[in-house]
Amino acid sequence: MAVRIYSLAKELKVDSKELVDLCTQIGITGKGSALASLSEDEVVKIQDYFKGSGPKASAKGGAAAPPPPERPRQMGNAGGRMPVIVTQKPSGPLSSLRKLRDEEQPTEVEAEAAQELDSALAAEAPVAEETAAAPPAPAAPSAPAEPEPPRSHGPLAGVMRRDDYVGPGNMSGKPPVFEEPKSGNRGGSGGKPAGSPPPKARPAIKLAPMPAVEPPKPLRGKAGGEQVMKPDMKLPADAMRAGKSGSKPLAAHLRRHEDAVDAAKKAKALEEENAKAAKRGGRGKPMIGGKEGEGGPLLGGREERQLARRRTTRPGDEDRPMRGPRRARPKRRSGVSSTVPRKERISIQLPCTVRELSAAAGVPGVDILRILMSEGAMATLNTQMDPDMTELIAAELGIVIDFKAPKSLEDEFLDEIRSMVDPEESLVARPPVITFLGHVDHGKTSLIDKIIGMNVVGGESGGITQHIRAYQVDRNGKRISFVDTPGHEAFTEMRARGANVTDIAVIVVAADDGVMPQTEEAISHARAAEVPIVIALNKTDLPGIDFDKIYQQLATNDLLPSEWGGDVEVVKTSATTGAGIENLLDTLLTVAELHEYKANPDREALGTCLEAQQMADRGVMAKVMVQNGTLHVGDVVVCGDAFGRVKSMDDTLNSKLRHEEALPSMPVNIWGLDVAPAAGEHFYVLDDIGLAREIAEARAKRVRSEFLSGVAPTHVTLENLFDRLEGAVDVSTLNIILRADTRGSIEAIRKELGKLEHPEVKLRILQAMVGGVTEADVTLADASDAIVIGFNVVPDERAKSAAEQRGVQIRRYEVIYKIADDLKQSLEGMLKPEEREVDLGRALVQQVYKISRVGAIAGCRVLGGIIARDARVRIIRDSTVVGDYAIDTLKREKDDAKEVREGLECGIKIAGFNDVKEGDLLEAYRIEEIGRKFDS
Ligand SMILES: Nc1nc2c(ncn2[C@@H]2O[C@H](COP(=O)(O)OP(=O)(O)OP(=O)(O)O)[C@@H](O)[C@H]2O)c(=O)[nH]1
Repeated sequence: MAVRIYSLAKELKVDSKELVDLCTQIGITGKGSALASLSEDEVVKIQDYFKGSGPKASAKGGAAAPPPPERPRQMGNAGGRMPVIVTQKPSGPLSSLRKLRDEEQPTEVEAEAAQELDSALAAEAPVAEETAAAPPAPAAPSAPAEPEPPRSHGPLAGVMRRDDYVGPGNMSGKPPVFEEPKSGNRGGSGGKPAGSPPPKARPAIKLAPMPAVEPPKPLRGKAGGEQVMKPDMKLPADAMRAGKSGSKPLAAHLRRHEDAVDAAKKAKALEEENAKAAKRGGRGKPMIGGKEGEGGPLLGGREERQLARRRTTRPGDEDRPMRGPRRARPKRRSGVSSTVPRKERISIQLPCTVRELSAAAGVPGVDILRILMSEGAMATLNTQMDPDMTELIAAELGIVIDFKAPKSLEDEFLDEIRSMVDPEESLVARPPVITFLGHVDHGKTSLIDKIIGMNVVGGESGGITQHIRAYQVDRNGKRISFVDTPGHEAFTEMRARGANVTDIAVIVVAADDGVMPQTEEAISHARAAEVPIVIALNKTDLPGIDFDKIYQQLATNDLLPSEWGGDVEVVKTSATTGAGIENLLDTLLTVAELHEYKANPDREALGTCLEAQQMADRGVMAKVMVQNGTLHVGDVVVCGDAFGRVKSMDDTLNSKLRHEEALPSMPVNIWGLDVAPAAGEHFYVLDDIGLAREIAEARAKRVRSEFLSGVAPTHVTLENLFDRLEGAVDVSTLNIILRADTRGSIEAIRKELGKLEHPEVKLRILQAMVGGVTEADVTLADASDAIVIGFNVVPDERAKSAAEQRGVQIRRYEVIYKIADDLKQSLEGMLKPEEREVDLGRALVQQVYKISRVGAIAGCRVLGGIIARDARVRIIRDSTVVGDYAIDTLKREKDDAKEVREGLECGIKIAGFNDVKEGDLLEAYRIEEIGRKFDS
């Protein structure tokens, strides 16, 4: 199992940074960070180093038996240790390729890569003239007596490309022209000194010196004459098209093609030299494909063994060309996408592997490998590709590609922590966290004041809450935590950052004012946060209160009071007299009991920063809410771009009171972070200060670059809805914030939208209010990934710029049915499309041409309908379907064809299938995705 460096460092009691350095020293490469994973062998190597006489081991007295941790902790199932994260630190996706290039000798990886690629291609190409075309160049024939050049072992050594292809209609075309890669240093990268940094944007090019090759012998005709029977192959059609458009790699490709003539000359010269060497009795080029004793040169031990392996034929294979050992591998795995329809547009996260790209695009992996090979990059299905290479491949395949942002270190870490499940037995009840929301001056702060018995309102400038406050109080032995926010925007801001610290929302409504616009907003915000709502009907000490009117207003906002038979608790309070406060606390505790809020106090803490500030004398003070686990003085904490060791913890009510630990749901002021984190940032505890620094720095860097690039985050829009939903099947709710000119309009719109019902998708109106679109609406939309709809109203300037900044879509309408139509269309886009098979046509295989390194080409005549390039074909032999594959290449005469019509001849290369036979029937079909309709 892979182990993270920092985990091992912790086990060995060494600094993880030092361990990273040590890895390089002892030859474990590619470990640039403490988050990098180590294989079992690498772990053993490091442990051996520590067991031995390494400087670290002797300095620390060995690490064989590290002392027990200072404080036993539990991290979910991890048995008291931070879990091992198996995700890989994103390293340069082409680094493996570059590594292959930079290494002097072929490594195991290289050999494996070579083998896999070779196998993938070979499975496609059990070909007649393989013997002439593909020796893996075990010895450099041009210099038989000298040691082999370092890069001569790659399977690409000896790879030749056909430069042309003649379809069945032109079977007596020119003999194939082979292209020889320039020996030594193609692309200029092979001559770089080892260790010099690889060029950034270009793919690493695997170089292989060219072995001496015989020009291919033309196939003999049936009569045994020298008639040319096999068609030439030209460059892949995509490559030709892209080359014309001027893409650089393809220009290189074409240049190489022009070099083929030189290469052929060179090959001839090499051959002559080789023949001379053979005559001299030296170690010549192994004879491949010839019969034993047919005058081949004497072979050395290795060559002899290789040759012997090549001569091994399977029963029934006598007539087939001899195969190398690699071709005897079982099934190739490159058909990963054989059942996925080919896509025109894909969205993929980088770095991605060949296999992932193949699966996402519905293109056979071998096609991608072939493109990589044509660029000189040797790869396997598991090779990671960088954005440039991925884009290049997408262009070659004619696919539009959108990149998803890669996961940050922090995301990786958070994901890991979030995915940790606390064992049921470790969970204990925790105090509920209550947030007070409501219209300005309705008495939120006064109520909390009354509850905790202090007077904060008096101390606030202008009597308006300026800061987030958080307190914990004791109620008959049960604790309750309160959060007092300056307004619902602050509450929603926090949600927008993914931080929802609230368990229960108390909406404070002043009895003399009733439900005000901001009360409605607060209700929407609480509802969007999906937390239970309790109404505190405050200022009931005032005279002339019309309770029925307020209950009616609440009911209009879908909050039917329990007194009226609904499920919303309305508690009448007075912050001035204290009436109803006890009742409010009891109600809150009852709701909390119903919801059974639980946490595991025995794990490392995680929570949210509510507020932070830099104090001139003591450094950074952060007010945090512990949401799970227990935070201790001395813990290493990372919070957004801040990190540090907790030096001390103060009580939030009494700053002179120090805490040694903070349990779940406890707000506490912590000291010791290097900078003030933003409100709403998650904090979590790590064991390693070096790792905390690394994560914080990575975060700071990301935030800075996002700020500089000015890229707004993308939220849902009616247009991108469909794209966003691709691959995120579980997302089936479209959130709406509605603003309209009158209540009547809102009702009419609600009614229209109510008709858009479907079991698979849902429309959720988070907020429906009269008036123009405000900044608060945008904040809510931002936090809830919603679309703002304005009916006969406009957004104000602040709302407009906030929407721009946050990437929130505001759509304006003047006709109700248009809203319904647009939303209907969007919801239809959310329905998973139906896949339907469309029959295209049939073709009869009249002749099969086997071409080295390309595979079998079926020379066909279209019997009916059409054969299309992007179709799949069922191969029917003796009335039985023997396979179902995608078409790789479709040619008409010499040219690539998009489709070939009835009665015409064409050449078809079937992706991943070379066993096509004369007389086979190819039935072409296409899988079409049909968008579903709401009423279907
Ligand atoms: N009569 C009466 N006045 C109250 C009551 N509760 C609060 N007030 C008064 O209402 C005013 C506003 O109270 P706050 O607690 O500051 O209201 P708030 O909702 O926290 O206001 P913001 O901090 O601006 O959001 C103050 O002058 C309070 O004295 C009450 O129950 N009865």
